[in-house]
Amino acid sequence: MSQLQLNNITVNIGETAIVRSVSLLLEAGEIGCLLGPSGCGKTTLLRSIAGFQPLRQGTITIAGKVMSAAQTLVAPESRGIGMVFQDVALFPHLTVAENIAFGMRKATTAEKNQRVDELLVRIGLPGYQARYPHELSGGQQQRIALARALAPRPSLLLLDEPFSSLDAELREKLAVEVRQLLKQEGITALLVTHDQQEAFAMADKAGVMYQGELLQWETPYQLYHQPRHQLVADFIGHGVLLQGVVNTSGSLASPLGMLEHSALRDIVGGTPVSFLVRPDDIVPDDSSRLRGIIKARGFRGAHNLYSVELSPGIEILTLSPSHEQLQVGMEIGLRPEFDHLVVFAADHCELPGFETEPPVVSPLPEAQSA
Ligand SMILES: Nc1ncnc2c1ncn2[C@@H]1O[C@H](COP(=O)(O)OP(=O)(O)OP(=O)(O)O)[C@@H](O)[C@H]1O
Repeated sequence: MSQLQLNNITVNIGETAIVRSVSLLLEAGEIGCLLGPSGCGKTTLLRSIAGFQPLRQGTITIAGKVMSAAQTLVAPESRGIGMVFQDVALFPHLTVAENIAFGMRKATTAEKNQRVDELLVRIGLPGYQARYPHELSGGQQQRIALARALAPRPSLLLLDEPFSSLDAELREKLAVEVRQLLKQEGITALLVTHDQQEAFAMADKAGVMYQGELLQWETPYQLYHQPRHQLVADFIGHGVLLQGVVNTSGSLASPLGMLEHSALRDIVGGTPVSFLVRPDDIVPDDSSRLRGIIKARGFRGAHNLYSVELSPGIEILTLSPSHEQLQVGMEIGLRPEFDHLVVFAADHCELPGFETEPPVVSPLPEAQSA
């Protein structure tokens, strides 16, 4: 049974539809992440699941019970939901143990003590029962806030940018820890974040929202490798979209050369398309006839990310181990090495059938004159 199901929900604030026809599903124990640009409606969606926003249309079902519908709004405190928000609001005058046990209203003292002890071990802070919030670091406070939300064993946990006030290193570490904790506890959770690395580290399912719509809801791997909408391709990971035109024989004339792929034969000749080129699809190779000028270099730890201009206005990205120092301004050779091809039509939606097979790329004479 699914633990959270949104069925075609629309949420209005005033006359404006802030969330539009969103459907998504989380199975029991799954972790979902919502990504998307600022103002796209992520928090509003979370607030409607929590019961703070009524629906204009659709239904929200949690653990098999309809919690929100056009004429139904179960109160937030009756939904069995735990919540963790960006600004940790631990009660300053309560100890760590009292903070964690706060929501366990019906439990006995012995049950509370046992649950507090168990959660403190799980979050790596055993022995912290008697401390006060001001004696804790930001990361420790965030862990306690999480333990407090988990203590009553909610049927769903909602997290809104819970780590955004922490530095990047701690954020990544916590994301991995929190995933382990949620899995141990068997909790179904939905997280809103700006940070793709965090989403990828935590999520079983992830989605990108844009202007109130959920464009895709699949695994992080599918969002990255099989984006079904041009905006998802743009938003997730690094990459560029190159333009090309499919010719009558089903090949794609592009700035990289001529791309051949069996699925291109289904497209009418003359159709303009765009296709996704990730940095890992392009390998520096001095023997290649495809040439470009390095315009920028970014340090990414093990790799450098280079922006390379093929011809005026057309740049692609490539990676190279960071000990190989290629200089800005250098001309280098590039070899396309696609694992699969993601092509979008003019309506920005993916054309099907490109995911499984790599295209064959042969150079175009005009692509060499960069
Ligand atoms: N109470 C409100 N009254 C009017 N408009 C609102 C209200 N709350 C949110 N909005 C609008 O709804 C849209 C979505 O806001 P929301 O906070 O859901 O976005 P978000 O994706 O969570 O953004 P962020 O990532 O910046 O937190 C925004 O355009 C915002 O201005």
